[in-house]
Amino acid sequence: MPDATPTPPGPAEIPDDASVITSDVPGSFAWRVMRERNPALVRKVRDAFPFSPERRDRFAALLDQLDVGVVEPIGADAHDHRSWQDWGIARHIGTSLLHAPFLWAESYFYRLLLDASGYFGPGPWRGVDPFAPFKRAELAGPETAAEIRALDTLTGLDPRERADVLLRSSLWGNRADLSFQEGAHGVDAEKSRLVADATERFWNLLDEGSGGRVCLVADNAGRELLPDLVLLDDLLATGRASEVVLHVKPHPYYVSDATTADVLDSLRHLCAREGQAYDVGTRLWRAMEQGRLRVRAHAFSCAPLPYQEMPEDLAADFAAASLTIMKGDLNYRRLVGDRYWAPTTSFATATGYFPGPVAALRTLKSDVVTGLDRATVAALDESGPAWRSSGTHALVQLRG
Ligand SMILES: O=P(O)(O)OC[C@H]1O[C@](O)(CO)[C@@H](O)[C@@H]1O
Repeated sequence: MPDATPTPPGPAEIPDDASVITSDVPGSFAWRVMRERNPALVRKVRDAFPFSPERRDRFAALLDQLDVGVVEPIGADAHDHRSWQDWGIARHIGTSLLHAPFLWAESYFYRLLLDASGYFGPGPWRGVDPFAPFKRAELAGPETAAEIRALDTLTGLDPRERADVLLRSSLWGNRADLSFQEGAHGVDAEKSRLVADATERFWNLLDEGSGGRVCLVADNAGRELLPDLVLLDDLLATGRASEVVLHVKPHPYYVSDATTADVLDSLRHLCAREGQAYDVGTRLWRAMEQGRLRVRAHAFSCAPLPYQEMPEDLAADFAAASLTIMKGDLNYRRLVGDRYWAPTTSFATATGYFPGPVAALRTLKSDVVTGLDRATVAALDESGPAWRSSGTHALVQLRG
């Protein structure tokens, strides 16, 4: 019998011509997400609620669709029919999900999953976040509690040291297993895992442009959003920003992506604690009331497209900011384009279209990366392909 286990492509097999990533290479990262991870997620959501027999039939139908893997139209009466037309569904209908761009296919999958759960429907499940049990468990978990307590240990640090810790907490919060607890020492300890580090230029840019608007395009709720909020509070408190805009998803997405409801849960969570957490929470609550912290949930935040194709109103929002901070892996893929870039491709070139200064804070969880120097890539490749997608490495990049 031939071995049925596909071999993931090694570094030498990853094409160098910046082709768009699709999921049709057996064993590749994208293939595993579409063929293994996503069906498992459907079952996990199905089993997390006492769904009715009719709903369970919808999940079974979704599992069948994923197995066959063909893109089907989104009904003409669906609230987002028009959006998906604009986002190019016509090009993919009737073809294999695996042949569509990975970025497009994953987003389409989440849309189908939400629909199967009843999130968009007229029935009783309308608006019920199918990922809420997982998000709640994380927010109430002991690691989150420990991180929040660790905030109180930062009061003795000088302002720049504190700012660095908050930046790193927001960065590693994307991996959701390292955060404030690393304290000032952690900043040094994890330097080796940073494959690109524009921290110095990040602070210089904000110091020079003091008092402007900073946009933060959020990624995950819970243990990532909490340090994001603390960072935004610090930007406001230090005058590095006079106004901050937090972009979240208009509906649940990619399991733990933050929505407005998650922002409110996090704020309430902070306000219900003591010490620094309470101070941060109440300051941000007031900042929201005063319009110095604004939350936006633009439809394009859940679009299956790169930011290069963003609509004008969103581009205008980013253009008005002294800095836009893109959090996480998915936003990185959308920022530079979900392609097999040579890792030495310039980050500035890949983001040249972006309408203003932009920073990426991201742990590496997929095949996409730009802006690395040759020596770094050679050293990383020595260790095998896992550095690209295992979340053990991170980057801070900036195009000023
Ligand atoms: O939460 P993040 O950092 O955006 O990571 C999400 C990542 O997870 C995946 O959906 C699956 O691993 C990637 O495709 C995606 O980039």
